[in-house]
Amino acid sequence: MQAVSPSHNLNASSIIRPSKPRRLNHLTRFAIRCVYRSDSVQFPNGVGSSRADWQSSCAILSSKVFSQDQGSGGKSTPPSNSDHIPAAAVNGHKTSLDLDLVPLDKNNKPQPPAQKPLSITDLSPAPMHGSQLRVAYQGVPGAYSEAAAGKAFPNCEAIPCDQFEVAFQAVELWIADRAVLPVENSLGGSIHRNYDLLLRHRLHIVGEVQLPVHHCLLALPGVRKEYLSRVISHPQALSQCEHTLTKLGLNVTREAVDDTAGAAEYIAANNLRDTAAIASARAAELYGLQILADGIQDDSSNVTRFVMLAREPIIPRTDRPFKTSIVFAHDKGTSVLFKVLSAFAFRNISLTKIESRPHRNMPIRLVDDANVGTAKHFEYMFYVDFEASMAELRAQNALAEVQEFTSFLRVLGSYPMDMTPWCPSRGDDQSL
Ligand SMILES: O=C(O)C(=O)C[C@]1(C(=O)O)C=C[C@@H](O)C=C1
Repeated sequence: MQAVSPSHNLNASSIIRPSKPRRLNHLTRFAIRCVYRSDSVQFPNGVGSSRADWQSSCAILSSKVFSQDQGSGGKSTPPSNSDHIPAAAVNGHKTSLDLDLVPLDKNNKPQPPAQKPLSITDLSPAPMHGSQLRVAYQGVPGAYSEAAAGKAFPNCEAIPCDQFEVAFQAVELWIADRAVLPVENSLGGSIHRNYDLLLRHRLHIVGEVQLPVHHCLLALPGVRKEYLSRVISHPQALSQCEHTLTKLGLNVTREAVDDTAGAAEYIAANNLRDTAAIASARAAELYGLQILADGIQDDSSNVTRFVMLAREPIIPRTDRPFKTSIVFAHDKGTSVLFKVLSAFAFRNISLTKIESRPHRNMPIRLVDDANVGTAKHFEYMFYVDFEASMAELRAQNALAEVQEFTSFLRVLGSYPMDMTPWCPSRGDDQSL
């Protein structure tokens, strides 16, 4: 992976040594906001093998989601005038409005990019605009997500974003070609925000990458552990090092910040001698910090799973192990979950992950029983990953059956599994 070029450095006064690309942020977000709508279509009996078949199948499975959109309540909300910012360079890229990447309607409002005509190059793994794939990630250079982007797409141009949601929007609005975002960690568990965003946005999972995460305790040169009164980092990193921090005997408060490398950057920028960051060795190098303790994650096999997101799905295949991710909801009582899972079990399809999130549009179901009163059941969105390709008949049949039990079903993606050999030591990824 290549660093973002110095011409992207919009913060020349920064005392941070490396070129510091400006992150995509919320202001930018307003300018690039858009909402998609897909029309209602029927579920097919099977999924064909051509790209067109597969794309239309994805659209079909996705079609019910809009009315259930967790974020917008199913309503399209065009950006108001106050949402617009003047055309500006964002992280070295002009905003979509300036570049006219998003077509404008007669009132000068951005049209959903779904209406933009696609060319064949848009659908291929190669970038449409030049040689380097632009990959959005959350954080600043030195973040684990940046390393994951480089692992997923070697030689890419990694584009830092200040929020997960901004990374989604960067891809939707053609500022980036792909996004790489964490979804779960072996110690800290699921990154729920990204599950919610997967549902709210219309990107497709086109791959996964697992990154061993090796944390260091970083401070300004000359600072000793005894001087510390505070440790700052991403909440996931704090939770992944919880026990080790206690064992180190530090008398510190723990504070959450946006990302691990951002914590290191903050300490350097503000010359904080009482504060340490949990971040990567690469962050120490980038921001001129020393490593006070190395490998402070509570388990040496600490690993984070990231998903690769794109505007278009990839064609599922059967010549290598594939995984498929779906999300569904049901409105017919708790036994439905059992039936859904059976659809996979009967076909010998292994589930690798199940996650539930509150059903924001319908959080509670009331069940009245004259004898005992009213029970209040929580309603959920269920996310399931299973080990099969959508090109396999058994997976297509399983989903056809699942659809019978569910009120909503969407395929988030069918993509190659990360089969790289497992190596928990830090030697696995020299960039950390
Ligand atoms: O803060 C970072 O460096 C990130 O890339 C984010 C993140 C996360 O969200 O889980 C990624 C990997 C690690 O698990 C810790 C933090």
